[in-house]
Amino acid sequence: MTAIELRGVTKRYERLGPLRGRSVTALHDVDLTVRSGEIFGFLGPNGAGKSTTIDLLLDYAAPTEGTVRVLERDVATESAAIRQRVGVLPDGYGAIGERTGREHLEFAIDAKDAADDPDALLERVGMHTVGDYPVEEYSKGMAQRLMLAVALVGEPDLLILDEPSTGLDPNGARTMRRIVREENERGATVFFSSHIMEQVEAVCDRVAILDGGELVAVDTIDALRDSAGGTSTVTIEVSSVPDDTLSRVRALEGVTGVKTPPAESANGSSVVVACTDAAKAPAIAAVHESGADVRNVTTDETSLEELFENYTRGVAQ
Ligand SMILES: Nc1ncnc2c1ncn2[C@@H]1O[C@H](COP(=O)(O)OP(=O)(O)OP(=O)(O)O)[C@@H](O)[C@H]1O
Repeated sequence: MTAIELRGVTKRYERLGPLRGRSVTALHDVDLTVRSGEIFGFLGPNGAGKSTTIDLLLDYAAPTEGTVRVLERDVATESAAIRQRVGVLPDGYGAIGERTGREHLEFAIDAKDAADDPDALLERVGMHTVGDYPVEEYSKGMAQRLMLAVALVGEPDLLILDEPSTGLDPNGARTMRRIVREENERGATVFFSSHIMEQVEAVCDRVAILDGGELVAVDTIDALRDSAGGTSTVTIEVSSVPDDTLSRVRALEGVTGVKTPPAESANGSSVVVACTDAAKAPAIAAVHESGADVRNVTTDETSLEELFENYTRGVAQ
């Protein structure tokens, strides 16, 4: 089953203001498949085309070329049926007006013909104490939590979350991660865009990186690390460092740096190796073979933030 399928999707907008008459290509020939049951992270610099993609998934905008399918239905002809099975947390649209948070939820439950208990949903997003307040009194983070509760109405098959952590405090961000996992365990596919790499790294099965309207990477974070020839820092704790240990490690292919930090304690030292992922095991073996007593090994891998930097070029023009 596929949850989302874009084939040959190009989206051009006509420019406004002084650049009227020219167009901007927000997406260029994008092919993307998100499988049912995945937690899928959608990344890219400002202006890369993330919100445009989400607008196409929800039929808020139509592609200039190509086809968009959601839950195996064509968005161009079946968007009403799709919306019944999709939960959306839009970017930057807070709830407005005098209605209370609970009333907003009741409206969403009616619209989806769902059977949810609004109080249970408010509780889930940590809003049970303020459900009776008019939403215009809500802070940014409270409005974001309410919009998440609205997205959860009707146990959707697919959750589309555009920058879900916007405005959330650390507790809210943790609640968000927990809910994403719970929804996924229930069987929902989760597709979310984010600039917060830790969030993405913590919950996503796969990610896509968009840059200037083109997909530049789609894979698991581990596979992106491998294909980027990612470097790791390996810290090998030893009782002492024999004379030739550093030269043995330095001679290995893939090793770009070796050092022993100064001021080690009397009961141990360490060898810190910067190397490719493939050189990790040979480096540990070389330390061992030099006669050092290896006590512990820890590895710091390339972060998603570093990968993102490698794949992208900054704000789209
Ligand atoms: N309605 C519009 N009219 C004209 N150009 C638009 C419109 N919406 C988006 N664009 C342009 O399309 C490109 C992609 O914008 P989009 O909002 O999809 O990026 P994004 O990846 O969501 O960025 P951000 O991370 O800043 O939210 C940008 O160059 C933007 O200026």
